[in-house]
Amino acid sequence: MAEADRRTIAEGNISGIELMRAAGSAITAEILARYPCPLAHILCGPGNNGGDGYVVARLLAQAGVPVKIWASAPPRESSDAAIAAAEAEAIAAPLAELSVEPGALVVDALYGAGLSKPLGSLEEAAFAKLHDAGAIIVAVDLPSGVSGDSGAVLGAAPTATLTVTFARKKPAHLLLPGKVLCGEVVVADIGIPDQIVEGLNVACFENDVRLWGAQFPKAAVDAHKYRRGHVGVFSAGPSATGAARLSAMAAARAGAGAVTLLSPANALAINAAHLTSIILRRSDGLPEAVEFLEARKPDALVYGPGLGPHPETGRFAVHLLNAARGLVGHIVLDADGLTASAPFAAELFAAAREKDASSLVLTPHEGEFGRLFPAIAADKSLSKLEKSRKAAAEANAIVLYKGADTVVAAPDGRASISTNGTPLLATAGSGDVLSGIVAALLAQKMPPFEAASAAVWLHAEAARRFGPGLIAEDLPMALLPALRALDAQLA
Ligand SMILES: NC(=O)C1=CN([C@@H]2O[C@H](COP(=O)(O)OP(=O)(O)OC[C@H]3O[C@@H](n4cnc5c(N)ncnc54)[C@H](OP(=O)(O)O)[C@@H]3O)[C@@H](O)[C@H]2O)[C@@H](O)CC1
Ligand SMILES: Nc1ncnc2c1ncn2[C@@H]1O[C@H](COP(=O)(O)OP(=O)(O)O)[C@@H](O)[C@H]1O
Ligand SMILES: [K+]
Repeated sequence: MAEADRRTIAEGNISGIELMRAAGSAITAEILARYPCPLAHILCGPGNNGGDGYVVARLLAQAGVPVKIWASAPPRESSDAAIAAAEAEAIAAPLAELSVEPGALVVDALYGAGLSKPLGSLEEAAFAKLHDAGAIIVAVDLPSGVSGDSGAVLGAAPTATLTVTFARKKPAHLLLPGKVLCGEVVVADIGIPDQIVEGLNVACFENDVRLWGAQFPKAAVDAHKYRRGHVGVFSAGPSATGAARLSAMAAARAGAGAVTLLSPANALAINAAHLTSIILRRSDGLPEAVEFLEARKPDALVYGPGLGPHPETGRFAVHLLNAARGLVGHIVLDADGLTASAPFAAELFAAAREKDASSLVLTPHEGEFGRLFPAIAADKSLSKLEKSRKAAAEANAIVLYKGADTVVAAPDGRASISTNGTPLLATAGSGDVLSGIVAALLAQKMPPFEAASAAVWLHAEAARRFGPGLIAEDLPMALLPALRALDAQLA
């Protein structure tokens, strides 16, 4: 944003103080439209974030709202913020003396994009007073103390009701804990031209239909079941077959023309008892699996759900990746397939780099991520976004790092952050469903980064549309209204 800001000003589109006035005006409009304001408290820092606060103070006063300004430091000399403060014609009181009435409306314009160190006791004490007063907090750009790049809290940060940011969302608006601290996020247009933002070649996106809609599969008129995409899912033995069936059902509902469940002989009966349209095939070890790959050349495989975190599961994953070379387009490694591969990570990642290797999609939750990428996971300086990108580069794989703020990262640095997640998905087996959706989209020739991102979106959309009471068994069927809505949107 700093660069977008600089280019906008350099190209003579609009000056710095005009951008600041536009920012202040957008925030003021949101406040006046939403909240009754008998009085507003504006907390101002020394930089441009504070400058936006002084503009809000002036405009609210013009609208007849009494304002009190509390400053952590005076505006930097001869800055745009100093101009905005002079235009506000108001005396600021020291932040240390902050006092607000219960339920007060407070504008947090202490620090934004320029946060350069952790907040200290001054700000922490102020936030505690706001919390105790039950204040309605409107954050300018970000709740002060939240790092825009990572969503992490440096020292302290308030919980805002509303955050008004400019031009585009930043990672902190979507990554935890920032996502929660921001409250509702409104993106205001302050006159930064779209071409300037596009010219920055930003590689991080909100995960929504705009990102991958154009590549979402449509079945060709002359398609047949195998041409629509064939997914193979590996089942565990008799005590843990459900996970693979969830994945298989989801793959079928997500548009794979054919889904084969590869089952050990001793689990064939139980799988058969639960399956109708899914093809069942015996597969008791690598030779039988390879026979299937050679005979059917499936477009995508899911390996991991329910398989158990034994070393054999991990060794099999490496063998499978090697055996699949040239035969299978894509492999989704999930659940125990990830955990068990940890001791063989170097071999696995090397296999993913071989010529003609199947493209690999890894779908870890936080625990699995930590096992497969221990050094990256332990690096506290990295955000979830950066961790996902590093892992994708190391593994030469798409990394779909799950959670309430799911990140999908590609080895080339592209990343998407989920925006439609819902805690309804926090139910056993929902991850197995997700791996099936990813595989189905891959099998239908959607490019891997887009397929993984679209799967995350559809999975959450299905859960939202189904609503409370959702369990993993419901999810494959719940994809239908989500798919129908997507279809209408893409038409
Ligand atoms: N992008 C855009 O298009 C537009 C952006 N705009 C606005 O500009 C904001 C960015 O402004 P900014 O760069 O001046 O940084 P900002 O957040 O005010 O902080 C810098 C000051 O705070 C200080 N400081 C930092 N951390 C501190 C701490 N923990 N404890 C104490 N002090 C600390 C820091 O001190 P220093 O690091 O110099 O020691 C410096 O003095 C952006 O968020 C948006 O609101 C709009 O005006 C319109 C267009
Ligand atoms: N609080 C939450 N908000 C949004 N999504 C969530 C939340 N908790 C879990 N999820 C999603 O639910 C799924 C759970 O997957 P996983 O942990 O692998 O479950 P399982 O192993 O039981 O299938 C993931 O897609 C994850 O992103
Ligand atoms: K702020």
